[in-house]
Amino acid sequence: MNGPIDAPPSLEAEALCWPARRAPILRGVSLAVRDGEMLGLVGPNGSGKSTLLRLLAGLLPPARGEVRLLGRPLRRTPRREVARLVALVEQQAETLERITLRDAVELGRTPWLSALRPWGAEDDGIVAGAMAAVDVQHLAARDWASLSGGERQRAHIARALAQRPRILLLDEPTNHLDIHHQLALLELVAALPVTKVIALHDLNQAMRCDRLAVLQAGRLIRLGPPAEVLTPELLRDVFGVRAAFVTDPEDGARLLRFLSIS
Ligand SMILES: Nc1ncnc2c1ncn2[C@@H]1O[C@H](COP(=O)(O)OP(=O)(O)OP(=O)(O)O)[C@@H](O)[C@H]1O
Repeated sequence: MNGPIDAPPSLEAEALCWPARRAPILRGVSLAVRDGEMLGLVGPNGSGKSTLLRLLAGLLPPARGEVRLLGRPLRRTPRREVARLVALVEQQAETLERITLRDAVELGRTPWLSALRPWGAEDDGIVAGAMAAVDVQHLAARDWASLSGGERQRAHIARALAQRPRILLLDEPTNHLDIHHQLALLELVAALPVTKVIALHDLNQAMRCDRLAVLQAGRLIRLGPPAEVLTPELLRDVFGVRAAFVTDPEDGARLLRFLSIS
């Protein structure tokens, strides 16, 4: 879903740098995420996708550059407001011991609660809806420690949905999921009326995004519609694979077929 062309960007990165002892992890990344779009982040292992998501979520302060949230510098936006606007589902999310799956999902409501606005029936409904959206409602009473990797991943996504953010940042959300739940999750995320930034390794899944940003060694090297970005030349130069597009005779969809490493 593309936002109106003249809508202000939901989230902007300007010349973001993040250092590490050996080599910089992000080197001057600038991009503007359009209101309502699904922006895919792709790139080889270690290219900086997770680090960029953490900077965009405000979990890491940039060494140089700036993140702007709805036009305002993130570093000057109160944490509680950031928590209401932005949800991040990380790749290796923390393990929460001795709580149930429902408890974990309920944490998503925290930014909205206060002494004047205690937990209520509306929150129960939002949590139930979030669990149903990722098919974990039948596991609500289960201890976190007893859940499988894919069930935990879906529960983390339910927690983010319960947060009701305007911007959803997802780091390889289909990791650990079986193919049914991968497709269900991508469909769910694509249909959400919020701005999405999603790091993905599966480039055929990435084709579903409105635009793709390609990171290579900490630099943003391409940004645009998937069909324009994922060319055989780029796949060779950035990912080191030979690939060709094939067309599904059933519906005319274009799919990437990986031929060999180059
Ligand atoms: N705190 C840190 N200190 C030093 N190096 C780090 C730190 N965090 C990340 N790195 C390194 O920075 C690089 C980028 O990491 P990042 O996790 O952002 O990449 P990624 O594109 O998400 O990778 P992947 O596809 O493997 O998940 C990697 O080489 C990683 O080892």
